[in-house]
Amino acid sequence: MPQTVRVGTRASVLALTQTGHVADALTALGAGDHELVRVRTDGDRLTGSLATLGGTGVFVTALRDALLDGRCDVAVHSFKDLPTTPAPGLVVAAVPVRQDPRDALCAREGWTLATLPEGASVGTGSPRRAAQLLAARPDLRVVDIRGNVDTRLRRIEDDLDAVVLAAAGLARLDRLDAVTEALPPDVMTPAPAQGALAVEVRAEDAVAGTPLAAALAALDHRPTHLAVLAERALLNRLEAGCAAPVGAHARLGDDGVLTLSAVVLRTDGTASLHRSDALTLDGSATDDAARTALAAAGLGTRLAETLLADGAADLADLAAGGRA
Ligand SMILES: NCc1[nH]cc(CCC(=O)O)c1CC(=O)O
Repeated sequence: MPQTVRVGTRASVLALTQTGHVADALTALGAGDHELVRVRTDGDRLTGSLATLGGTGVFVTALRDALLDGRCDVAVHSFKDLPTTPAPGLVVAAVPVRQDPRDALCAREGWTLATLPEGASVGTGSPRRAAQLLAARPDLRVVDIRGNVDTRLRRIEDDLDAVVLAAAGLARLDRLDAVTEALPPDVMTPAPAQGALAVEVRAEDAVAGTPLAAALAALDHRPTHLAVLAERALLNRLEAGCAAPVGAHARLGDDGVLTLSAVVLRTDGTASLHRSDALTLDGSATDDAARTALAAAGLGTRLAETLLADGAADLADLAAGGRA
């Protein structure tokens, strides 16, 4: 009889929803029964601006501690909230299929980025989104907001003309009705790993031979995992903090070509560097998971080095927000 798998989650509706999906999938894939264990994080308790919370790890540290203490066996994170520095003793054992990595404009009156009235107010707490909004529409008034998805959407009824949120979060909360435009990645490059989940376990629990390890391996979606590895290797090589105005979007095509596009912006949107690169993952590389993963990460590292050579660090405060 396999033991009940204890799956740790933050208490927010978004976290409960996405963790519930992953837990159900693990059970369906033969991991055994599961129970959800609620873990409170500093990110849920504190209400200051994200930039003042001190590092990228606010939503993550408490869940990782619960894994390491043995209070839970599996933790589900929004991958983009995970620090690029790995936690000793833990591994990301599965990256489920990513649905939509894009950012979504949610505006009054059905407005799109092109049709928002002159000087319209748009809420976002993300310097990456703010810079790209201003690059496309310098007339907009970007307003710093935070809070959960519902709180942010309510601002459209209260005092703002629009907000920008990740489409994936809206989809998981069944709030795609609020979207007036899914922003194309070449206009609004998503955050590295946006829309993807990271399923983290203690390293020994990812080793093949148990029902949980087998279920995690089956849940892992290779094309998503490789794309996210490339996006995050770029972020890591840039030594970027959580508030750095950096976007990255990778995709593995059916032809085995992994393409990565990235942008670094001046915070006010008046200057930006767009670069992209690609890599064919074929032959021996695709047969060997570890080699393929290294190749994908290498693509991200190389593109980051191109961006740095072309002046990314002069354009943006890459360390903004701090690293965990
Ligand atoms: N920044 C917070 C955050 N972290 C993960 C998501 C949901 C989308 C995802 O999984 O990338 C969100 C909300 C948002 O950015 O709109």
